[in-house]
Amino acid sequence: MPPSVYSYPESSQVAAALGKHILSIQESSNSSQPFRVAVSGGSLINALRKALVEDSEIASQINWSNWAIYFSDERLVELDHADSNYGLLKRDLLDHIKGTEQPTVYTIDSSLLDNASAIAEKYQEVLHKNFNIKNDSSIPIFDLILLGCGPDGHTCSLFPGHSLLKEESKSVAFIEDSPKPPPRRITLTFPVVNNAKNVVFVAEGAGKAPILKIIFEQPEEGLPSSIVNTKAKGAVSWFVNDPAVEGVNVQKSLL
Ligand SMILES: O=C(O)[C@H](O)[C@@H](O)[C@H](O)[C@H](O)COP(=O)(O)O
Repeated sequence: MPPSVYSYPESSQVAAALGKHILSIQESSNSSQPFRVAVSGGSLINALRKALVEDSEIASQINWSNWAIYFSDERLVELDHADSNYGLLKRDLLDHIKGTEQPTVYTIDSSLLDNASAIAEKYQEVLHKNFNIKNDSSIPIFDLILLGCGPDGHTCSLFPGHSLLKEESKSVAFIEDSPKPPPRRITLTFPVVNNAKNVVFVAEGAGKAPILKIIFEQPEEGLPSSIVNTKAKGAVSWFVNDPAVEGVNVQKSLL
């Protein structure tokens, strides 16, 4: 299935559509088990706050206590460090949720910060336990993976040309030479991202247009975001503002 692209003039409209889309995925998921979501860092978190917390109609229908939130990628720093994706999620989203309901959030084990490999292994262990995966050849199936897209076409901490793009067996991998600082991170791998029921990208601003042009028009370049567009088994949707797809040959969908 080709990706759906939802594009709007204003950022507020992007957030409104994003909220509706996420709500419909929550509603159609099996409510007898946790709603399993992975989030990235970057501007995505602000968009999520606007979509899921500040929009009161959507906010009243988000069943936070059933949400299990994992990280699509996380930087190997203390959880209260300015670079932590968990820290960003907490400051810019979790702390704004009204009422007492909170999601369960699975952070990295920061007692292992010196050992990137051990952190990734531990995160994978938690993931596999929670997804009831008994043998390591099975791959977790997220209900929803929420992603950003970097100016080089990276997504998660899967960077163009990096050997991690070829990872086929692990669900979680570590990287110590990320071209985007900080260099030490963990990331979900393509087998997991491409196995999700739904993948949603959020990309806004004219600065994204040149890379979105390559992602959508030259998938043969093999940029990480193109790999998701072409290989994901589930539904892939992009929520963008018009400047981000200015001059990009994409079929726009309406929501
Ligand atoms: O840990 C990270 O560095 C982020 O998760 C990163 O992968 C981000 O999602 C993209 O760089 C897009 O970021 P923007 O949406 O802020 O451009």
